[in-house]
Amino acid sequence: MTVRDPAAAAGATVGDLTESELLEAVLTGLAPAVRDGHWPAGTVAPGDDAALVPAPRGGTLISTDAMGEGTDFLHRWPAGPRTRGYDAGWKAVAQNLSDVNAMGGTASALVTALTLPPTTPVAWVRSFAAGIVGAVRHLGAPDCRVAGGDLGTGGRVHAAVTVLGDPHPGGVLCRTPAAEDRGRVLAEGADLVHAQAVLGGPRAAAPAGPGWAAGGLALLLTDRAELERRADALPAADRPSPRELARAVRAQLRPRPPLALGPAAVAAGLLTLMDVSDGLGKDAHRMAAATGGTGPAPAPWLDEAWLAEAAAPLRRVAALAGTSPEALVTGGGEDYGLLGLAWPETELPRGFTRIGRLVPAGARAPAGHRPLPESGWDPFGG
Ligand SMILES: Nc1ncnc2c1ncn2[C@@H]1O[C@H](COP(=O)(O)OP(=O)(O)OP(=O)(O)O)[C@@H](O)[C@H]1O
Ligand SMILES: Cc1ncc(C[n+]2csc(CCOP(=O)(O)O)c2C)c(N)n1
Ligand SMILES: [Mg+2]
Repeated sequence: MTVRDPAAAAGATVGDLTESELLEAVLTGLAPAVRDGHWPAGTVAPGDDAALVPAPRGGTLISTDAMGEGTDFLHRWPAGPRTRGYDAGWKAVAQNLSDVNAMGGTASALVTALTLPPTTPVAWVRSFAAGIVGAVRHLGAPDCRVAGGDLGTGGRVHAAVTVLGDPHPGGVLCRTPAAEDRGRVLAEGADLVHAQAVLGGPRAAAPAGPGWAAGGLALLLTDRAELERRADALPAADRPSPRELARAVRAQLRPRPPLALGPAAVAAGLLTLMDVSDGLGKDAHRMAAATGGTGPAPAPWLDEAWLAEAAAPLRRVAALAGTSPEALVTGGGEDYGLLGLAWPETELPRGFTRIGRLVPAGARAPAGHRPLPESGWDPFGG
């Protein structure tokens, strides 16, 4: 079948279109973001060999993160739900906006390289473009221009997004404290702080804490019949409600990095910052190792009371997923919250919570805390 009018291509797949027709379908989907992208005189919008975006003096943040069918999402999950084009576009963008946020910056532009099997429905690609626009708008990245991308074909869907960002005028926050703070951190330790979704966001944005995306993943990867068997075997009080199930699945499919809080962390004087993509434990140990440098690494300890509070609402989701809520909180990835260090006397921005301590190597254990295990996601398994 040859479709020469992409607008009439209901039911068409990528293999039915020419590259320029597919590009037109993508650009039509992206039009709202391109239109809203503030392309002042002297800039170049998508459509040329490269886009030209404005940049402040003092550097440009740049990060890239790819998402592949089979390893990062499934079109149809064993539990039944689908990752629709919109979800994939949203998540590919969200995890990149999250990395700029984790430096304390503000995203200024992004490009998307899409690999599509010829059997991909054109409707899926349009929906993907809408998901990009949705994430940029609803996560709160109004200055992020969708500056272009690339289309190619291959065996599986693969989306590589590259994002540029402007640093906060107060500087960037790395995984290691600035030189002038590092000595005190290594001698005295510092508070471990965390921020999840911004409170008071859009209606649908119930804040999901650490572990919810991993809970959603565990459920999505379980066969529907098996989930039903497990639910039947659980006492009624231990069965997750439909609302809890939806919250976990949504946390996995549509993560909501708290984009206002990276810049707020710079303004408040936090010492370090990173986003939690692989798990609280794994990422906290990365920050500890970066802080320790070539010397002995300080150790992250978790406040027992905070852990109990974060784990409690996950109890029934964890029971159905066949794991413990504490394991989800400490080892679950893809929540895209922020993890950082702060002095005990620092007043944290609204949305950040003190969740533990980074303890100098060899120092006494803080009361009411437990060691944070180095648990989390490793795509290579090793
Ligand atoms: N292929 C590569 N070439 C050069 N540098 C890389 C490559 N892959 C990763 N890095 C760098 O290694 C560091 C860690 O990479 P990683 O993808 O784990 O980023 P992250 O921010 O920790 O994770 P996430 O993207 O999930 O937030 C980053 O600074 C990244 O730029
Ligand atoms: C089908 C399927 N299998 C496994 C996972 C879990 N997963 C994929 S990437 C990642 C961490 C962040 O990645 P990165 O560090 O590359 O940004 C996690 C926890 C998934 N989402 N879908
Ligand atoms: Mg990161």
